[in-house]
Amino acid sequence: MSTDPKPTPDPHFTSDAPDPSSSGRRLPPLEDETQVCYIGATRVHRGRDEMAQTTDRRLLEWVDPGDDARRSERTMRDSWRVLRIQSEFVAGFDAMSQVGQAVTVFGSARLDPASDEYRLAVAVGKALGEAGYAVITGGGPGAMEAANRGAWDVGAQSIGLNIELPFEQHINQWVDLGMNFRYFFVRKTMFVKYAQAFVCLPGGFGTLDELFEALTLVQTKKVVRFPIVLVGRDHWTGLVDWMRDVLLARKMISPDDLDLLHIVDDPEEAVAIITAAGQAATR
Ligand SMILES: C/C(=C\CNc1ncnc2c1ncn2[C@@H]1O[C@H](COP(=O)(O)O)[C@@H](O)[C@H]1O)CO
Repeated sequence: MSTDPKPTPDPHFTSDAPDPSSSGRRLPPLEDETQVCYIGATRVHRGRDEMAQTTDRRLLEWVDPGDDARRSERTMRDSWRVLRIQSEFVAGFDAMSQVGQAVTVFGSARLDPASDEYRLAVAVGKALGEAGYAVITGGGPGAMEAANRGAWDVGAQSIGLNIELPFEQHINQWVDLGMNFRYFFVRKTMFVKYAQAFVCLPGGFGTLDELFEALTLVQTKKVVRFPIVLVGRDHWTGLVDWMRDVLLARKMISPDDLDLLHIVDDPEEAVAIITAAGQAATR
């Protein structure tokens, strides 16, 4: 490690790529993949101290209202950011424009490939692919990889919309159309815009975030005829019970809102719900 004092960042540098003035030296050869990350579509070699930075984090960074210099620097950077955000939307719309009927599948990034849940996710990808749907996922490991793999196995289009994270992140090998996004909200737009339904496999915070965003969009009629299918009763029943016992009981949701969710165990049942909603929409 260099012991040189850290140079002052160049205030005119407006890119989200690493500030060149902050290193001034070449990093040593790659020791392992944790020194690599993606900034949007670009693969970069970063020092470990830089790895925690992501584009989303820089966008959302709080700046002390008393720090006039940093506030004005941020204003300038944010103005440029808008162009980068715009370009990410353009690239996403271009890449996805040829996608036909598709379903977005969410689920845990942490599934063990030897687990029953991973096998269930493969079966969901296969069943959707056999029914003629392209499968869109977050492009990462676990349930995403498994659903892409199922789609790939049956020759269906397999799409992975990956996100820049503060550690090395690969698009899984079962993706035939892949993109790497800097901004979560741009990527989320693609998940909804190009799908006719969502399937949520067992998952944690990321999956819950995606589920609740979808629910809010359907509840507020921002998207219509958009089934949301929760696969895995064991995993989801407790959550839906809580919605009924707490949210509905306290009148924070209406009875119809619970009908927006379908809980199943069987991938074929999930596909039947999605296909039926598609047929109703074309009548
Ligand atoms: C934590 C691990 C990998 C993280 N990699 C991810 N790659 C792509 N998308 C991801 C990743 N992690 C979360 N997501 C998104 O959230 C959902 C899963 O989150 P959960 O908290 O695991 O339920 C998923 O649908 C993605 O869209 C392991 O090495």
